[in-house]
Amino acid sequence: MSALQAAVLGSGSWGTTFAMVMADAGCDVTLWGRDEAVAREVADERRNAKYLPGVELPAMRATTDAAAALSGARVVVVAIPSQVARRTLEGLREHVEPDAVVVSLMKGIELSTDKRMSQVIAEALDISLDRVVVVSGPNLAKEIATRQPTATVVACPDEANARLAAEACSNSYFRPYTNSDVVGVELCGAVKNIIALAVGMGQGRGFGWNTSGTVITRGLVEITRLGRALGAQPETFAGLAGMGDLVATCASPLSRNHTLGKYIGQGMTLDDALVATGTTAEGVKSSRSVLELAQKHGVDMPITAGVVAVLYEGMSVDDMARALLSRPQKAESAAD
Ligand SMILES: NC(=O)C1=CN([C@@H]2O[C@H](COP(=O)(O)OP(=O)(O)OC[C@H]3O[C@@H](n4cnc5c(N)ncnc54)[C@H](O)[C@@H]3O)[C@@H](O)[C@H]2O)C=CC1
Ligand SMILES: O=C(CO)COP(=O)(O)O
Repeated sequence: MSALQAAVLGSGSWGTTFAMVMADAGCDVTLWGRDEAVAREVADERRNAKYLPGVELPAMRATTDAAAALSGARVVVVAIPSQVARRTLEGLREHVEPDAVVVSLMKGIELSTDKRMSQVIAEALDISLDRVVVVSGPNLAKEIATRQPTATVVACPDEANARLAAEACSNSYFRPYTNSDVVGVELCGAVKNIIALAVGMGQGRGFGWNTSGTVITRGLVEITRLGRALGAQPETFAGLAGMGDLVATCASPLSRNHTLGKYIGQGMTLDDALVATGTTAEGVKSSRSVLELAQKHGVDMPITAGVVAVLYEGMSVDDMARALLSRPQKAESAAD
């Protein structure tokens, strides 16, 4: 049987790593990116020094020619920053095969529409949501690129398409679990970045593990509350895409969101922190769209509101902590 043909759109850290995961799973992979030098280096030298320094990649094609990358691809993986997904995909729509399954690796919510990435993909490519699969879990690219073991969630309303995507990425170090709760899985991925910003802010300010444990736990409640209001399944939040990814992102210095939050907690301006962090930290922009989404649905998200206030309204981390702790007393509930 011939290998499953796959195209990965986005040659940054996660796109390149996921191309490696699929190549190691036996797929015939082409990586597409806008940077000619990166494409040449991946194809000719099996390296992507800018995003994955020191990593030796398996054999794969790499190109800046989208038509060539997408021609014949049964699985199309999207790994670009959330805020540019719509316009990038609209430009590539004519090249996507009519039977392709499209996989989102993106963990963000679109500003201005407050839509999840599966919704953005379906609209931009004019395809049904049944053909859009979401992959999300504790998946720090730089660990996976050295083939360290991890698992993930592969969610789609169509079970066969979820299974196809899971088979395309299943290998000896990467274990996918299928799920049909796309809303829950996507919200977990987007909101955990905001919670990681908050944890980083506290750590940068000099607060210890009690503060981090509190923010992570109450952060999970906040994600769950939004998810329930939007129709997600409560079990998803205790799973790999929820608790699993919160732990990885909030604890690891490899997380860009956590790192950026730490810089802010140490007193850097947002502009300086963005430059110091370098690559994509989705929570910075998605904090505003998530807060807006929560307000539209009447959901209280105090940590997210605090992150927005610190990033965009000049609130100090000390004042954010004071505001969170001075809220009215209530009984603890893991879901509310
Ligand atoms: N890096 C990680 O560990 C993980 C990242 N993700 C998610 O994957 C998505 C992509 O993130 P990364 O690969 O980490 O970001 P990155 O910053 O490493 O790479 C982003 C890539 O997108 C490209 N890009 C930017 N604007 C573009 C445009 N207009 N058209 C085409 N390409 C464009 C950049 O050139 C770069 O190659 C994000 O939503 C992120 O939250 C999810 C799980 C793990
Ligand atoms: O989503 C991630 C790990 O699962 C990556 O987190 P960062 O985008 O914060 O680096």
